Amino acid sequence: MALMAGLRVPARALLRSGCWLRGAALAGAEAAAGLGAGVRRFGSQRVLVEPDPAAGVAVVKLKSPPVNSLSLELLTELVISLEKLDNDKTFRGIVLTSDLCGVFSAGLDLTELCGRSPAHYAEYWRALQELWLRLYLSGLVSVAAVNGASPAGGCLLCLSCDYRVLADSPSCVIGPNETRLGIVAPFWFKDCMVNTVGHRAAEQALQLGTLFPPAEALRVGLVDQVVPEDQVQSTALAAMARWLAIPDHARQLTKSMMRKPTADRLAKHREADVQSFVSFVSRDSIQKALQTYLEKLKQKG
Ligand SMILES: CCCCC/C=C\CCCC/C=C/C(=O)SCCNC(=O)CCNC(=O)[C@H](O)C(C)(C)COP(=O)(O)OP(=O)(O)OC[C@H]1O[C@@H](n2cnc3c(N)ncnc32)[C@H](O)[C@@H]1OP(=O)(O)O
Repeated sequence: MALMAGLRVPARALLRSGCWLRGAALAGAEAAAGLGAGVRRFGSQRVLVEPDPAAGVAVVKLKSPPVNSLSLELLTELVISLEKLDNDKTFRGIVLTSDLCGVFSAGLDLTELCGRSPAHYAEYWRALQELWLRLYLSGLVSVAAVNGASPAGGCLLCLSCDYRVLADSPSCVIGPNETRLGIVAPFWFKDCMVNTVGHRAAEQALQLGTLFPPAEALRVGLVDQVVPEDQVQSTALAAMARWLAIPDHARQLTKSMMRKPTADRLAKHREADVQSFVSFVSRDSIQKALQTYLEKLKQKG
């Protein structure tokens, strides 16, 4: 651990901030990359939005160190950014990626699921539902540029996009590892898996809590392309161009036809789903399992 301004900052987070420094250096080259003069980045503390109005595309970067775990704050900020982009006619597509090195998203923030009140669990779960419904049904083309590990809730974020490009690195594992923590993916995560990889592959991956390395993720269809790490974003933007070649109204109606029945299963039973989560996560046995897992993670660090 390093001490900075009285805050305990993990050394790994400082290392990862090397990515941000690189990002800052790259900012000067934004014009060349398509961010012209007068085009401003926006967003919030944990979500950076890099707009390219000429292309109608915004790159949305998660930047909640050390591992982009989905805290209540990150969920809320992401929903707000997506809502803003969805409602702005300038934009037709988003690329969702991570501003951190080596991690796309560590999934649900386990500190939100441990030792909190039932009211907190309910608020947290509603925020997760909100994010999933918004991203899954967004009229924007969504391409996930998965430049790091993406377990469980991180995988759900990727599956909610229209297209996935994964970095070809052994650390870039992706998949539904919930059962390994002793917890269960919600039915809407299961539905997303089934819709993407088919029933048999989803059943195996969900039961075994499989984290797929890149080549395997491509083989089962969990991701659409695997490319060298430094080509993830450019490949995502090239894929975006192909999707944007299709007229929005036709693509959006088709997307809705494909996805609405799945989303409606949750939309019609949101409160029951919240109560089911709260009662599950409040069990002593689940609290113990989550605490043990978190402690192991911390010891590993
Ligand atoms: C029947 C009714 C059903 C209702 C539903 C019931 C249950 C709901 C379950 C819902 C589904 C759950 C989905 C989830 O997303 S659960 C979270 C799963 N995520 C993981 O297992 C990932 C754990 N993390 C890792 O594997 C690694 O951290 C990594 C992402 C591969 C990155 O590795 P590395 O770069 O080596 O970083 P560290 O492991 O050293 O971690 C750095 C610090 O970050 C803390 N950390 C990591 N992950 C999380 C997390 N998910 N939440 C909170 N904190 C996390 C880690 O402890 C380190 O902290 P430290 O610096 O203080 O030591």
